[in-house]
Amino acid sequence: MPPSDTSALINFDQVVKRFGDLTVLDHLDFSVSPGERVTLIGPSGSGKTTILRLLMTLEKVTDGLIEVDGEPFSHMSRGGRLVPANEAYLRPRRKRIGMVFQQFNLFPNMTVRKNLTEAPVHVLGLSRGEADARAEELLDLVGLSDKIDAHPSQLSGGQQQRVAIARALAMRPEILLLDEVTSALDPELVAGVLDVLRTVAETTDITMLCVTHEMGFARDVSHRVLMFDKGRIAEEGTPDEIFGDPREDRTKEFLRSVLDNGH
Ligand SMILES: Nc1ncnc2c1ncn2[C@@H]1O[C@H](COP(=O)(O)OP(=O)(O)OP(=O)(O)O)[C@@H](O)[C@H]1O
Repeated sequence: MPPSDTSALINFDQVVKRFGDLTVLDHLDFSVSPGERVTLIGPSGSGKTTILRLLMTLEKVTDGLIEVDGEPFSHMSRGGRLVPANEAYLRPRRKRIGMVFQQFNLFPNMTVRKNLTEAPVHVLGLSRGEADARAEELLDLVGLSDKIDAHPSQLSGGQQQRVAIARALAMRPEILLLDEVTSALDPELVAGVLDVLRTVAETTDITMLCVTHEMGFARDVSHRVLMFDKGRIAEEGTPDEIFGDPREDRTKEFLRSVLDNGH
């Protein structure tokens, strides 16, 4: 096994994920540096969402190892051996990672304020005052200060997604995972959400791993783009390299298909 990259915040080392007979990730190696913003692109079914779900511990690796900050994440050490991580091991480590999903998943019966403050109070142990101040600051960042007492049903999809971004940031994660966060939105609401994410990228040093079909956005915010195909990285490079001068036919074909769909 090659030595892991000790400066990496996230390291995938020969990660395999299978669902039954289907191999979704096939001995995948990649790492992400602290503060780096990486976009994952590739055809449907190539394993991009599975990578994010593994980091959210919504799935377990079949084989290989995921490390976060030089420490096993998918596994833990037991009697000098690495064994699959259990819930007690994962609970404190999971807090370092926030995720925004395609569906906004806000708590429908809570106000925006409550959506943003419940987990910081109950999981991080912040006082109500601290959590409120943080919520107000984040709503300002996403341009929704006037909606603090609204319920999700009173907001547009784009506004709900901006609250979902603020809610993820309220937990002060070091890593933010974004899974096609604009795919469920009406076209006229997409730009507002992407603008908020551009601001987050510009004003924080949060590490971002982003699955998106919004190639303009990927080009603007990413430091590096990974093109996936069949559970492996087919090509990687800077946005200029991948979008401006892709080497692999698979990448060219994929980018053509996405552009044909208007992204
Ligand atoms: N829980 C599961 N059980 C069985 N198969 C699954 C499960 N989750 C994902 N898969 C399969 O794994 C493959 C990879 O899925 P994944 O969602 O990671 O792909 P993706 O690259 O994100 O695709 P998309 O762009 O369509 O979201 C797909 O074939 C999917 O059907």
